[in-house]
Amino acid sequence: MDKETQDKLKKAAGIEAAQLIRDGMVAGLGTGSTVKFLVDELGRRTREEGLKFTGVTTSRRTQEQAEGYGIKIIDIDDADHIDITIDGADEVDKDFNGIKGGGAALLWEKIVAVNSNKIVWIVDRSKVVDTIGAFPLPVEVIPFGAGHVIAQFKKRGYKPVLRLDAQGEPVRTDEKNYIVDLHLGRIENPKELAGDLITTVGVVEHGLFLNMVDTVIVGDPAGPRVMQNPDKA
Ligand SMILES: O=C(CO)[C@H](O)[C@H](O)COP(=O)(O)O
Repeated sequence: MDKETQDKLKKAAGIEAAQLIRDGMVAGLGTGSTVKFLVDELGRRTREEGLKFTGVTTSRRTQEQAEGYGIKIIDIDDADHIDITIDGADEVDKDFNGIKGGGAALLWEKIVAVNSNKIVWIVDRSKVVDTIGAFPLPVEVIPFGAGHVIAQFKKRGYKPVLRLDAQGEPVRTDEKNYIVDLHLGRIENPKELAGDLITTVGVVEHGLFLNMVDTVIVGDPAGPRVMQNPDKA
């Protein structure tokens, strides 16, 4: 799929999802190019329709964008609940297992997600896959001793690559950690892998979001379609 088509589908999914936000809600706002379209639409609704809701953001980037539209953003610890979180994803399979963290925001995204009453993902149709893992799995790692964590991953056959920015420096997350991308190809047993990663000392969090999402809105050329997680119905 070319980038122009993909962006169109991302935008359509973002606009569709923006309809889920209503006056008075506390809404988690994810990170990434698809969420950017969502926030643009929420900004439009705020200005043109007088929509009034409170946001909890999963990255400084999203916070800046939302505040630029006059959307009220609060700290997650000042939110006594989050009604709904809308976020993007890098891959999702039919069992509603997904990979996130392409935008290096997976830690805050997971913290916001687990504290939300409902989780909605917005993706273009290229992200719906049979088996996750073609997209390199992001893992957030503490900089101290990161070389040893990477060496362990190598031994386990995870094909780790430290994510670098355009200047060749390690990408830093909003928590100043590193991102190590695991080039796995296919993840046959995501639960086992998640357990292995989270028990590795030095790992803060990983981008496997397993059966957490309630609803996926998929941007499709025929129009956005909804995949409802039967486990969350
Ligand atoms: O997990 C994420 C950021 O950490 C994003 O939601 C994910 O990478 C999808 O991004 P995009 O909408 O740009 O394709």
